[in-house]
Amino acid sequence: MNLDQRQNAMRPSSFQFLRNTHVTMAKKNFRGRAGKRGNRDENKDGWTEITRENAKWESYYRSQNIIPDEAEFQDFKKHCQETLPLTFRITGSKDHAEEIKQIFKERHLNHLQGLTFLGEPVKQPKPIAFYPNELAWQIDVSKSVMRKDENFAKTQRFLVIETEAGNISRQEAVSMIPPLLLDVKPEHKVLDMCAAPGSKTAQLIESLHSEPNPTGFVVANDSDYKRAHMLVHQIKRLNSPNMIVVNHDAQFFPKVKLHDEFVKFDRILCDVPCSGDGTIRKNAQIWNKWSLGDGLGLNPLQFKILQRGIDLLEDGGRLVYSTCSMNPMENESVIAHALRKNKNMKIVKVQLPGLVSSPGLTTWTVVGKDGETKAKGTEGFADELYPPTEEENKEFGLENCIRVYPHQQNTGGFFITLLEKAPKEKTEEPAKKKFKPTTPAPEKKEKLASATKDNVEPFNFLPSTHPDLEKCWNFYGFDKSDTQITEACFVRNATGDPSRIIYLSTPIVRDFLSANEEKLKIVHSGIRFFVTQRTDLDCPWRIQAEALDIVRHILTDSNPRVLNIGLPLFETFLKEAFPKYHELEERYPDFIAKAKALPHGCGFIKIPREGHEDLMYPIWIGTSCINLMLAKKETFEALYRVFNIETNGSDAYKQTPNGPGKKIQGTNEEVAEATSEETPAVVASEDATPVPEEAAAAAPAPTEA
Ligand SMILES: C[S@@+](CC[C@H](N)C(=O)[O-])C[C@H]1O[C@@H](n2cnc3c(N)ncnc32)[C@H](O)[C@@H]1O
Repeated sequence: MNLDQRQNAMRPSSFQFLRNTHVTMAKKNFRGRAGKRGNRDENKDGWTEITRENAKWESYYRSQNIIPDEAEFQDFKKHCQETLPLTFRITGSKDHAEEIKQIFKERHLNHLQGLTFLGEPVKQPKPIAFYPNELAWQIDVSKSVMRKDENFAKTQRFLVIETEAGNISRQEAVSMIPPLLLDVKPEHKVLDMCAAPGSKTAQLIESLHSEPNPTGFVVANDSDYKRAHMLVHQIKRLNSPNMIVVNHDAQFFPKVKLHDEFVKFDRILCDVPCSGDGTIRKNAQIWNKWSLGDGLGLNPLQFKILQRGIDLLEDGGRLVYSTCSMNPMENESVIAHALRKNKNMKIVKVQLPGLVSSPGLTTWTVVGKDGETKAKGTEGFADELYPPTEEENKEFGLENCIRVYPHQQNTGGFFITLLEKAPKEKTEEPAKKKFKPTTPAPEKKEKLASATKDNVEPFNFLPSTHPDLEKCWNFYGFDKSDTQITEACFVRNATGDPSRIIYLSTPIVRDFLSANEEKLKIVHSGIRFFVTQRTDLDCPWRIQAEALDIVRHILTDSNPRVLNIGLPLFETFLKEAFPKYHELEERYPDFIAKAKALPHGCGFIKIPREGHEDLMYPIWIGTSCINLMLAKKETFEALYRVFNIETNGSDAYKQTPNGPGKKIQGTNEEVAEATSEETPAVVASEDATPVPEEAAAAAPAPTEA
């Protein structure tokens, strides 16, 4: 008997038996009405026992006939009662993602075949069929197997390391569907209306970056300020200068401008707030919380968000409406209402290869909180809630909505509809320009964006001729006509002078920010480009690792600040904090000679590899030593990926002259060099909230040791 069969054998055949066996433990954080229903209990430790059963939920979905076949309904219910498998997605550029996939297959998958746990065979991870190029995987084993079987524990550690480095995203399989259907291209203007915590936003941004230097952008919005910051934390890992995080009620998302025209978005995601019963496998409390009023209550908000999305959609543009609910009141009812109101919208019939799904419902009953079916015309129940007439549905085609149920491919439940706006009619003249040529950054320092709402510091763009930027262009060998970079630098302080951090945006994002400074509550935009901590060098500004992908094209072999090295020296840099020139000179004389000949400051090492993309990292070239400027988690990741060396959080970070893990001692310069990339006080606080530059500068700087 395998694990599944054993679980199945334990599965109840009667309701009474269910109440006793489908019990899960959840921390007591829910104060709902469930207690009254008597299927909740609390033990002494403050944990809540949740019975994975809810008679109203079951009878509601039976009455809606979502799954007409009884045996299939039983299978559906059985899956809803089971915990969800672990799923993840490999992120990043094509080459990079392929490398991570190969590592997963060679170092993990191969070791997870034919395993047994407590004498039972264990399921092998498998690629998610509907996700392209085997870049998403499902691990279908329980937490105890994950923890106690060393092979799985090793895989778990790999997932943690790669997730922290931004190479892997733990995401529910069904949640990956909406961005796939939106098919975002690098030139698209994209709006994610309800974006936090941001797993789908991350996918949208990745699609935008499917080619270098995309000209489009992603605006990610959430009405909850704290959740908007979670979103920042999640998508910062992607190092995209093409995104903007804002904080608005999506029902009233402001009309925004770009190049003197109102912006219409090419792609919009409306992943609206919902009752979430499709996540019941993950959030067991929903068994207790679920009520008949949930869907009815959410329907008007969901419709208003969708309507605002439709208003903001470009002619011919596409919008995905999605929920993690299976309730027609939150799904087909909202779509039917929108189609009645917006004759220029239609459902696009689409099927993701490999995805097993069911058609949308074309009819449903409206059930009141009292459990009674409410006929159309009943007071308090708007006509818009009701299903379309047969005639209407010939036009709407609600069956082309997509329903995904837990039993179909062992996932959560989800609802997705791809909508398209009619293209602009040919008679309408003149045709609207997509984008005007980008206006250059101001000649003089000029305050472009001053969104000082909610303590958010202004975005002050710098002219490309600013003396600090000129220093950087010359020192690093930037082409000044590369306006995608040189015209898109900004600082975030009221004075508009670079003092500690210069951020990088893109020209179109700059124009968008500056045109909407009064209207938008901007939470975050841009990536850290240059950071300074010293003033006595030719160029005190060092390039941040997070900007490397964007400036890679200038870091060619002919750039004097790029030093080619081999794997053994790279390993040394990963393991040792600030090795001295004389310690390396004997083994790497050419490298040391080149490094010593360079003006001190930031440089780059390039590590060519056969069969994989070249590696590139920033280094600090000092008077007596060289240091790799890489954060701890990225150092661990590189050690693992390139050298198959496993490290964990408790290991000494780097070997220093004083031994592993000891406090670094040395001259001020050495300490500065050794710690130059790790400015945790600053980085951590910026992760949590976008700290104004002054606050960041006020944080204890490692250079002031
Ligand atoms: C289903 S979650 C979105 C999940 C997200 N798309 C993802 O993939 O990570 C719904 C989000 O909508 C937000 N929200 C709720 N009401 C909203 C409103 N009126 N306007 C904008 N966002 C709203 C919630 O804070 C929540 O983060």
